[in-house]
Amino acid sequence: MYAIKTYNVISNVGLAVFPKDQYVINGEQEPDALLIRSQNLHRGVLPVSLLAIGRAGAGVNNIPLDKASENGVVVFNAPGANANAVKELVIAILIMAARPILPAINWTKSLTNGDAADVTLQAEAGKNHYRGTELAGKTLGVIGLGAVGSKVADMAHQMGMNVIGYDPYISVEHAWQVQSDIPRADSLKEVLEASDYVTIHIPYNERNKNLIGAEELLMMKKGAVLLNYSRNGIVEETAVMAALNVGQLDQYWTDFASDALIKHDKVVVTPHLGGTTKEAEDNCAQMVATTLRKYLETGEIEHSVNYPDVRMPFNSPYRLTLLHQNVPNMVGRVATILADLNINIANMINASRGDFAYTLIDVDQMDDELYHKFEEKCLSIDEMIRVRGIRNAKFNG
Ligand SMILES: NC(=O)C1=CN([C@@H]2O[C@H](COP(=O)(O)OP(=O)(O)OC[C@H]3O[C@@H](n4cnc5c(N)ncnc54)[C@H](O)[C@@H]3O)[C@@H](O)[C@H]2O)C=CC1
Ligand SMILES: O=C(O)CCC(=O)C(=O)O
Repeated sequence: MYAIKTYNVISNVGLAVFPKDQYVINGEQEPDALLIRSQNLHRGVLPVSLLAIGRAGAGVNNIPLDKASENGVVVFNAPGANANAVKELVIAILIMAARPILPAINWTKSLTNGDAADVTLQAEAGKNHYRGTELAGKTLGVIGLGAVGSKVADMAHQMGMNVIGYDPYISVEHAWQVQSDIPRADSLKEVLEASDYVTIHIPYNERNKNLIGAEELLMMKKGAVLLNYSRNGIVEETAVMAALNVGQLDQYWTDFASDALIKHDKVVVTPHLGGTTKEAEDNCAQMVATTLRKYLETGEIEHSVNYPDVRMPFNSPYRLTLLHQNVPNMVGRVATILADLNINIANMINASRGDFAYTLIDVDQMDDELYHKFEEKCLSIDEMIRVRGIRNAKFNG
């Protein structure tokens, strides 16, 4: 039985991916895998038993990736699975930033002391206080043109906005998803200077920490609007509040609450709602549960953020999986161990990603004693991190 431990609310559609006769969810056993959303794993220790972490979402800044890689824990996310939900919320926020919909609704609800006709009159008389502007013809700068940013850019473009994108690290796949008539800025400065509205869709990491600070806010048009539906650490909070106080920035909309932000008049905070739709929660949980299950049962890696993606059809009765440092001659050393044990290799694949690498070896014969000898010899190699043997369920019985 495999053991899965969950944190946060994980959709049942995702949990249903794990057959009850093979998986225990939140039982007593030490976990083989964690299935999480925003749970902060930096604070605890990773259990020794842990083989994998599945993040039912896009951002992985809540996971200690270096520690996971060094311990041979493969981390998966669900790329793009909640992008439509974030796009729809961001478009709604853009509209609410241009039109004072929330204060107008609250004011209308406050109309009292009159009969029906009086309320109608008051509403008509007061509506000019809630005059807005239109998005069409205004310029939207989109920082990050990945799964979310490319969708936001396209939708805003369809709504008549002049969209300018900025993403110096864009993948080929996402580059194809952005309409060719959406211009790309060559620098952050260019996109900030050009835009009436700026929306950020990039991961939080060391490089992007405080990407938007006092200097960048000064590059923006006076009275511009900033949206942060990515992560709070990307925008320097004190700098943003200072820019709002002097009118350099007109509004700041963010999905990430903090004590200071929620008290500021010109900041509107939603409670991390970007991916909180039924569809997105189902998509994310299903995608990551499927990749977790595949990894546990076949060793194949898909959508990992710390180890290379590796696929190999599992057509032998037994598979050996090896997570190791990316150093020369690992495959040679493992092949020698197998040869010394008189085990024939039926199929093999090796791939690397940065400092780490992964090798899958299919063999036709294996028993517990032989496997233990193999494992012991492999783990005596300094750069070997984790060795696992998987029986092919198709050959059972
Ligand atoms: N509010 C919410 O509930 C949600 C928030 N997010 C956040 O949004 C982020 C983006 O999500 P996705 O679009 O799905 O990820 P993604 O990985 O598909 O796209 C991120 C894009 O940002 C680009 N990028 C990275 N650093 C950059 C920089 N300094 N300047 C410009 N571009 C840069 C990358 O090249 C990539 O194309 C996530 O990492 C997560 O933090 C994602 C989903 C839900
Ligand atoms: O609702 C969630 O699980 C968080 C979504 C999110 O921030 C992400 O996918 O990066």
